[in-house]
Amino acid sequence: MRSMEDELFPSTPGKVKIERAHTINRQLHRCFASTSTMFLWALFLIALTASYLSFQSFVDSSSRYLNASWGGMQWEKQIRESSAASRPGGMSVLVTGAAGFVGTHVSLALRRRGDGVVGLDNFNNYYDPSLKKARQAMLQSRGVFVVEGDINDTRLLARLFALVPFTHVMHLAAQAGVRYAIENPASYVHSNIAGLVTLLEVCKSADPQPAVVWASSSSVYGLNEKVPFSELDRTDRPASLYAATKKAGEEITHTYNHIYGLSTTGLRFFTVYGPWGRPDMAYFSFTRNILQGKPITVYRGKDRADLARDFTYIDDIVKGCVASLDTAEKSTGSGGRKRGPAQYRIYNLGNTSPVTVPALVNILERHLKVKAKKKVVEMPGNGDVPFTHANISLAQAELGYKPTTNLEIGLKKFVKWYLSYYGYKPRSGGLAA
Ligand SMILES: O=C(O)[C@H]1O[C@H](OP(=O)(O)OP(=O)(O)OC[C@H]2O[C@@H](n3ccc(=O)[nH]c3=O)[C@H](O)[C@@H]2O)[C@H](O)[C@@H](O)[C@H]1O
Repeated sequence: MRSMEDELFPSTPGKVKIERAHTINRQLHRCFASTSTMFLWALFLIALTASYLSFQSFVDSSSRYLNASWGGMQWEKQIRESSAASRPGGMSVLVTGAAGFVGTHVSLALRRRGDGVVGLDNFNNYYDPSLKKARQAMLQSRGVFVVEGDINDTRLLARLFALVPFTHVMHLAAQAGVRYAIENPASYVHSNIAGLVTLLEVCKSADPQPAVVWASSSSVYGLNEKVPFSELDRTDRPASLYAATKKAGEEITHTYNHIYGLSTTGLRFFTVYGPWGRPDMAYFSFTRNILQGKPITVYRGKDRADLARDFTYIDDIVKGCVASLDTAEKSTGSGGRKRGPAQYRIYNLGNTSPVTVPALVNILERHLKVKAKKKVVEMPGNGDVPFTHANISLAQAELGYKPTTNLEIGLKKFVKWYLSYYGYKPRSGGLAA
């Protein structure tokens, strides 16, 4: 049977045989000796681990630096060149979401008239990133450099502002799409809330502070039934998480305007369409399916009522964006401190003439010369609203905004672009890929 002493001084490991009481001091001595050896070993191991970890972090940071999609002398040179205006008094604009649909068109328009433009885009795969890359290539060929990065990356944003004293930020990066919010709610919070705050934090600390113009959405009107939708109508009953994040954006920008003197303008876009558009939107996916002979699903509202949208052509939206930049007053803060009240604006940018979804399909069928296989179903309760209709008198009065392209003409231009971009050739009796 093992005694208590045996328990306290086990024979293994180290084979330290207990020699009872008279040897206890020797044992203790040996014990301390082995403890100090262990201590030395422990120290050695800690030092080894520490040097391994610091070597790893050195390797990590160097490879991050080497593999990073941003950074380096060539990268900085491209940014400086791209941000330089070529007309006297031209703006220097950071366009977020520049490889997106609206971002591409706005960047081109600014560059065309001689403003400096630097784009930023994370090229996520919400829809086919090759379309975003094609837009980027087009921008590059016209002198607009698009940085690959995320608006949540504070270091990147700070670096961009350290390189360029941007006069304006055109913030168009966002998680778009009304119904996708059911599938991936976190992506809306990531881009439309967290990303917005990260960007505004950098803007408010910049010296000089830029004026910010950004994309809100017609969806903020949610369950509003008063038509046409005016900026003074209620926007506290969103029907989708997308709408809720855009509404939150309006409140968040107000906070930065109030505390830090950031000049901000929110633009409520109404279902924007056109060449180089978004493949997730109805007019685009309907076109794809019609051409491929696949069925399209047309949603219908309560009591079999057709859904309707105030579809707005991209060129009209671009004019509204550019006019907003041109009329934006300077921010009043500096280095994070407000010096006085700053401009805060919200505008509807719509077309003021809603068209039903079946009418949209008819126009596409005519332009494509192909009949659609329609499946009409009850609108699923996933965030859609039955109709949108913009009152644009405020934008008209203050921005000179006046849409000029109706859906018939706008879709004709879209279809022309679509057929050429995806390589369809006219053939007798139809089209061929
Ligand atoms: O103004 C906005 O702020 C938003 O506009 C856009 O949203 P929406 O107006 O919902 O456009 P879009 O999806 O093209 O559906 C159009 C119509 O087709 C119907 N629809 C849609 C899909 C389908 O398969 N069938 C169908 O009937 C559908 O029920 C709807 O009635 C942007 O995507 C959004 O990012 C945001 O910017």
